[in-house]
Amino acid sequence: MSLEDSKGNLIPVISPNHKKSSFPKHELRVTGKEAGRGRRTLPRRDWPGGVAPGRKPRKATSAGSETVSLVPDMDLDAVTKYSALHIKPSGLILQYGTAGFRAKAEHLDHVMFRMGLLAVLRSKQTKSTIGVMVTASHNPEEDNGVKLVDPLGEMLAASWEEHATCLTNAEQQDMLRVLMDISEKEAVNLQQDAFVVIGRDTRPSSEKFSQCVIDGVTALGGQFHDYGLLTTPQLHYMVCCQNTNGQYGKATIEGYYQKLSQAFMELTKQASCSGDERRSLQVDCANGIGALKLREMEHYFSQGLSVQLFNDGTKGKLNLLCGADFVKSHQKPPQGMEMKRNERCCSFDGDADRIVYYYHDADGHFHLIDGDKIATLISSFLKELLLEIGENLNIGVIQTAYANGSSTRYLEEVMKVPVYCTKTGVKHLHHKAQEFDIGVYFEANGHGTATGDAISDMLVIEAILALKGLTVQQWDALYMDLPNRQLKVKVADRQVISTTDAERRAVTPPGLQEAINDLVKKYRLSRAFVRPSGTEDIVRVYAEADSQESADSLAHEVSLAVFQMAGGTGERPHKVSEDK
Ligand SMILES: CC(=O)N[C@H]1[C@@H](OP(=O)(O)O)O[C@H](CO)[C@@H](O)[C@@H]1O
Ligand SMILES: [Mg+2]
Repeated sequence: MSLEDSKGNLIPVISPNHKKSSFPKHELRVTGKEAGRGRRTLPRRDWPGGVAPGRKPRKATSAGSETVSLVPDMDLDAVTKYSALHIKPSGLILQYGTAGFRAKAEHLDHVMFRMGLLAVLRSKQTKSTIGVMVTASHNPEEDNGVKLVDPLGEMLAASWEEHATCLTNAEQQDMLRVLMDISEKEAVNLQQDAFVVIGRDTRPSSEKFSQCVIDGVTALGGQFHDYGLLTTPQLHYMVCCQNTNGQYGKATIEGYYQKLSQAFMELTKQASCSGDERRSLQVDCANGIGALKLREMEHYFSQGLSVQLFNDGTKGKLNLLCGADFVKSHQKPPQGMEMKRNERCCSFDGDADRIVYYYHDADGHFHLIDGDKIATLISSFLKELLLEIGENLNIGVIQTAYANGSSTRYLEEVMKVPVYCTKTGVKHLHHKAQEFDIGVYFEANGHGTATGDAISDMLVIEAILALKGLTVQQWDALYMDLPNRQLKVKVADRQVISTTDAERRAVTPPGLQEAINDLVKKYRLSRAFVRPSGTEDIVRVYAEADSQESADSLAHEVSLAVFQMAGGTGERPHKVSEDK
């Protein structure tokens, strides 16, 4: 369905009760096969009481009872009717965590619907466009998830994360009450228009789930635009563009490609003056959305960079034995990629908001260049630029506890850049980064920069390497990573572990931190910490030390301590084996 009028002007989708819009004129150009549906409603005969969803119940004109909703301008009948199509399995409890909701797809129908409802309330409250992204990032294909995007393309505000959790967990009969409570608590003006933009990844369940979100938006009378298939950062981009009257860029996929490619071409033009050849890069797309989008985009920047795509979704399964998460956690190349020695390669994750680089050296050894080294490359480059132009802006690098100790030392001691540590999760890094004139933030696993966009990160890295004339080996040689190991431990209730000091020390259960301290003392250059995952039902263990063997055995010993002291379930943690 095209959303262009006959003159090629773009028109926002309007729900049946649309009167006047207080939104800026949106630049919605939907082209190509991927353009999503404009809007979907129940067939007219199914509308509650014959009233279009979102329309206020009419007062009866002749004899008969009046239909009056309990909350002015909230059409409870429509919400009830729609929610009956998206029943919550009783007793199911989910939490809006670091990455929104994530679970097996079969549990998520009602969650998607309710996030559509919540997005409308948030949109009314902020008088802005709100985004809803259907994705479970690097999780297995059978999972799915959803997250809301706030007006400037940022993660949802913390107080609304709580609302999301309450609304999702409300039993079917309580859902309306919880919805009204949120609306009252947040002083939402229900007469305000609402506009929601929706994107989804390539999972088999994602298309159906976008429909559930649309049902939620429609039930509360919101307007929406479904962008169809998008990377997560692209949806963040669209939201930001929509709310800044196009100042940030055009809220179209074309606008996104142009904005990023033009900046890249501009930068690399200067590099080619110094005689560099056209650069090339092998990209593992995790069999996900990144492949579709990079393929569409490559001709925009192909004069400066040629990309060869692997794991493009034509054969393999999403995130299976490939993608940024696999490469980072297994510290080995993805399957399905033909790596030539000394050639730059990178991997995206399933929704393309994460990137890691790597290469095989002349001896065939695998070298991983993770988010820490990406942050180092970008921040050193920016620092040099500032020196060159004599600008005195303050620059800071934000990391999490997972940052390799060598990277922190290098940044602080060699680059003299201040480094800060926050809790895991991009939103925490992002907030801290906002305290600086220039904040560079990356998680070790490759989430980072301003939007956490694998494509824009890839282009900025390629531009810097070209401008500085650096090979991947020279970049890698900035510092040597300390050997490290990450493990997972299953426990009955992971919340028995609480932490402090940006998750670097365990507060509960009692005695656990002391046990970790004793284990750490046995190794050189060592560090270890544990924390409950925000996205999986496990406890994560991290250890680093002067050799891989030491890091492995420290991680194993800490896992055993967690298992014993924090209620481990199933098998006791095994020693780390070669191919872990
Ligand atoms: C150690 C690790 O990689 N943790 C990941 C993971 O969070 P956990 O709370 O650790 O499950 O998923 C988050 C969302 O994608 C990401 O931001 C974070 O870096
Ligand atoms: Mg991701």
